[in-house]
Amino acid sequence: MRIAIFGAGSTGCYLAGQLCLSGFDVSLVCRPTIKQTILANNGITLSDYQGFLQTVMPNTMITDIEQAPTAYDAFDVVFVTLKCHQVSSITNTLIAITHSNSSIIFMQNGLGSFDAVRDALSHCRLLQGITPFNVLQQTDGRFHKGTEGVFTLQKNEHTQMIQLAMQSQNFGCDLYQDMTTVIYGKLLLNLNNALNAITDLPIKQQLSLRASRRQLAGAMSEWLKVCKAANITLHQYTKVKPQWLPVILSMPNMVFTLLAQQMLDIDPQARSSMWEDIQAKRKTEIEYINGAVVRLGKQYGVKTPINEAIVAQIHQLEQSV
Ligand SMILES: NC(=O)C1=CN([C@@H]2O[C@H](COP(=O)(O)OP(=O)(O)OC[C@H]3O[C@@H](n4cnc5c(N)ncnc54)[C@H](OP(=O)(O)O)[C@@H]3O)[C@@H](O)[C@H]2O)C=CC1
Ligand SMILES: CC(C)(CO)C(=O)C(=O)O
Repeated sequence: MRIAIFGAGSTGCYLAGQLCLSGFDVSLVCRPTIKQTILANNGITLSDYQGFLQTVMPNTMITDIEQAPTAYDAFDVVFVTLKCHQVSSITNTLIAITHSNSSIIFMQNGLGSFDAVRDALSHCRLLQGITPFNVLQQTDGRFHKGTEGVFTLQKNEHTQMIQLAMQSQNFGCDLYQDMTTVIYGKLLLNLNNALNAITDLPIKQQLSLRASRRQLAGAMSEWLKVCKAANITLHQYTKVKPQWLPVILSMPNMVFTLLAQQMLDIDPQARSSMWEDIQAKRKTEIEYINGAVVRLGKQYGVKTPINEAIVAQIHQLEQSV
């Protein structure tokens, strides 16, 4: 099974590392800077908050696929690990590098990027996936997993093979037939991405501030109301049910700290991917995350003033940095 990781950055390199260590033939489609970093460090180094540390070299690193996509043999599985707003620009290349039995697996947070390309790619099998944990790219070619969780993929024959191989290396991999609850449930957690970028603090430190937690609780309550109106159940990622998160986040610091320790294991350095985007002066995914809450709120008649304000604040930050 030939696998490509299209847009290998933070999550893509982490996924590539786990797939290589699980015995797959993996090609990275990446920027020249990522290729140079990996070569200079003799491979992709994976590390995590529990002390895992391993280095592996991918089979191939491709930096020119969009210039001559047909020069490459078709891939059986392509994981797309680009940011949401980058996905639609690669549809023609995806058609050129896949066959009718290929699976293309879209790993984006938020809502909207998959819907934008699904009709154009009906020649093969389209799946969705989620990275439930945080990955930060370090300067030494290391990709650090800062929170708990395992790659979560839509189920078909390809992902079943991937799950078996990943489990044999103790990486874990969850499969679901229907990804709606998984993706909508992840969006609830991603409502913190923007607030984390705004406060400019590690997630753990940010969540120790009650004012920031209250904002997050407000943003989450709006999404929970929208999902209730849309009749969508949310996947549970933490030890408590999604409906309880705003209540727990609103509690005084001492109570919250006690509960949080039992809810989610998190590295003191972990930051959101939107914080990384703002720091790197890149466009953010705000329109696909808090912006999606606002859009669906309008559709279902639910007011979303807190998410609207967060969207505006991030757009301001995007312009000012
Ligand atoms: N980082 C994290 O911790 C998590 C991220 N996610 C989600 O996963 C998705 C991917 O995020 P993340 O891994 O952080 O993204 P990154 O920006 O780290 O990775 C994407 C990479 O693809 C490159 N790229 C863009 N366009 C092309 C192209 N046409 N050809 C080749 N390479 C290209 C980007 O380069 P350039 O920078 O030049 O654009 C970048 O290096 C997002 O939806 C994100 O929200 C989910 C959970 C955790
Ligand atoms: C894992 C999590 C929620 C961490 O912030 C994330 O998805 C991101 O950073 O994009």
